Amino acid sequence: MDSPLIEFDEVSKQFDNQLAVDHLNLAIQPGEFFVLVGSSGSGKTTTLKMINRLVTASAGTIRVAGRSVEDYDLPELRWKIGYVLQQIALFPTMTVAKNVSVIPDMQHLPNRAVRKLVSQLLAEVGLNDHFANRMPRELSGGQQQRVGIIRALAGKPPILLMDEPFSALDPLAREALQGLILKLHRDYQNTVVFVTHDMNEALKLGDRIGIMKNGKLLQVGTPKEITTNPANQFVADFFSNNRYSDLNKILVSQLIETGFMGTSKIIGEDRSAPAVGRSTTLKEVLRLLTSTPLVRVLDARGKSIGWFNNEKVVQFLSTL
Ligand SMILES: Nc1ncnc2c1ncn2[C@@H]1O[C@H](COP(=O)(O)OP(=O)(O)OP(=O)(O)O)[C@@H](O)[C@H]1O
Repeated sequence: MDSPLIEFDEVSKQFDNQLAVDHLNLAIQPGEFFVLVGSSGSGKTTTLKMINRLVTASAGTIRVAGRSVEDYDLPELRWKIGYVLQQIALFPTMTVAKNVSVIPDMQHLPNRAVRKLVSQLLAEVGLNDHFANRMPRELSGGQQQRVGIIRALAGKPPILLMDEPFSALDPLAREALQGLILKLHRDYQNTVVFVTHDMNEALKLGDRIGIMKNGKLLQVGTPKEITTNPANQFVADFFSNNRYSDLNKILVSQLIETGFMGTSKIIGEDRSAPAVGRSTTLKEVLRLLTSTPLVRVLDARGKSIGWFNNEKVVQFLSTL
């Protein structure tokens, strides 16, 4: 395995009377999309801000690319790390193009290259060149957030920190931007640390998810590990608040009707995969998927009608 890009080693943060982060140990690998999830006040934002030194740890060490963040020169550290917030403070008196160019300009990229980069980045997030000369107040919330994201990406930082970036958006804009950030993550192969209080969002986006409570990490795992094996009652309850209360009550037929069964014949041909029927529970499907990559779905006559893999099931869970 690669060495971690971001490491927390016994990290704590004490604010006056409040222990916001409590002996945190965590290693995030290069290229990973890591989601920190937890209820309000659990310490997610503080954890994120310690990575780019917006908050200084009271104890322990945070390493980026093997070096303690304390040993970096601050601009050098911040250039490695893009940062996107819920309220995307775009500079209100600067055009969209100027907002996006802030870091490339600081990096002394030639003007022509900056213009090309801005145009390319705008296109990536579905905004044409006319947007380049608009002012932030002339954009919708979703468009502003798109500009906030490409502004953070413009310096090509290997790490992107995102703090509830979509929580102020309506559900449609939110879904579009979730898809977009996954695509950009694939294209740029950057490492993303994403904070949310929404478990559905975490399941949809994360390669791995860390669940926080009272400054502690309660569980770290893939969406599948967390859904099938909640580490304790709090994690289980966190799911139930997000309507995962009873996976025994959800049947395969519901996944079929909502379009989450795979139908590609090539994949479904694997006869060695275990089979389920329309009335099998989702809990059972998840249990099978812990030891096999594929589960076949048979109709009442035993004819194969489709399949599930982890991706399909997690996509379904993220819609609940
Ligand atoms: N600058 C500060 N001074 C004092 N206490 C703080 C400060 N920042 C955060 N805290 C406290 O630390 C705890 C963790 O806060 P943090 O913002 O990290 O939580 P969070 O999980 O991100 O919450 P939310 O989802 O509401 O943003 C909270 O109790 C908060 O009140």
